[in-house]
Amino acid sequence: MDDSCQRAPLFTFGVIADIQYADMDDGLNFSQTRRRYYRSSLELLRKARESWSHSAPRPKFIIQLGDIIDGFNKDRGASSRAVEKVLEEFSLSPIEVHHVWGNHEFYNFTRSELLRSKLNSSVLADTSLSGTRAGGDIYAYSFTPFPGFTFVVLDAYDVSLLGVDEDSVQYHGALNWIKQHNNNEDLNSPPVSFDDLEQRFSKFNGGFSKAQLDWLESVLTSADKKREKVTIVSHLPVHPFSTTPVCLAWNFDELLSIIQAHNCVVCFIAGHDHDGGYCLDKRTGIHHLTLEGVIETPPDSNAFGTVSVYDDKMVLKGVGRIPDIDIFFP
Ligand SMILES: Nc1ncnc2c1ncn2[C@@H]1O[C@H](COP(=O)(O)OP(=O)(O)O)[C@@H](O)[C@H]1O
Repeated sequence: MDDSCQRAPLFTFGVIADIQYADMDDGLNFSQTRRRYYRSSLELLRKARESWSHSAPRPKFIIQLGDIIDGFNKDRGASSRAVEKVLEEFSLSPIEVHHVWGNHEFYNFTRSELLRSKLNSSVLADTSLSGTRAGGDIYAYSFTPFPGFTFVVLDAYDVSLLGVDEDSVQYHGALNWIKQHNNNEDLNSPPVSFDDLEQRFSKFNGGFSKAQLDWLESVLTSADKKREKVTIVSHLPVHPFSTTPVCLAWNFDELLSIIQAHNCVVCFIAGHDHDGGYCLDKRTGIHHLTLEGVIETPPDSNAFGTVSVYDDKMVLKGVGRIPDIDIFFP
């Protein structure tokens, strides 16, 4: 019997992905197959924020899974204004927000600008029970909002062509990597290969550096020892069955082998693929959720969710395009 109606959750948290706000008329995605509701996305966030503010219990925090504003803001000189508008909406509720960075953050700002901005929520690691940061320019951190439950925010563009100087060592390292897989003149155009997974090597994706993977390994080793449950969040998905291959992180396989080796990991939550996706990794029992994007959600629907955490499971209650999912712990 489902007893979640009778049991109070230990705590709850909100999730929302790919708001991609811009003060402009609706448009279409690159392949002209999906409508993008640039202005309406802020209105859908307002409805999500109101729902979270009025819910009991109120979520302890919200995870914003990246692409908070659209790249079109850059050409219009509207990047800072657009971020301010979205953050103002979030700030009308007292719930703290953990911001993940996606490709559209880097279309609007450089990495160093982002590190100095309000979109850098790694300061919240310090106020958590035992938060840690990956360090350097890597935007990855962990926080423990409740004893026994750790959350890890990953930086899926730690190795990428986006947000870094084209003269930098980082840029050339990423260029070398992508060019081993993508011969197209326009690196935003995914490579055509008999192996569908190769499509991930496009400029709008990125990867995790060795330093970040080593840091993640140490966080998970410590969580294993403390018998904690770990939820990892990232803009890019890492399980091929949870998304279309064109949206995967460049080294999704390395990330997967790390999390598969640690009993503490229960769930991986991503955005980027606006159609969403879900799979249960049967070998490990880890749930991989890719959340439907707000930007491609019609104004009369929505795309956000609230996750209730119990000692043996988490329950995602989705609104609009996001389905309900029971996340039983492995
Ligand atoms: N198949 C493609 N070929 C060439 N450029 C592409 C392709 N798909 C996307 N792009 C470009 O890559 C960038 C990111 O694509 P976009 O659809 O905005 O990403 P997202 O899904 O994160 O919103 C845009 O500049 C877009 O024009």
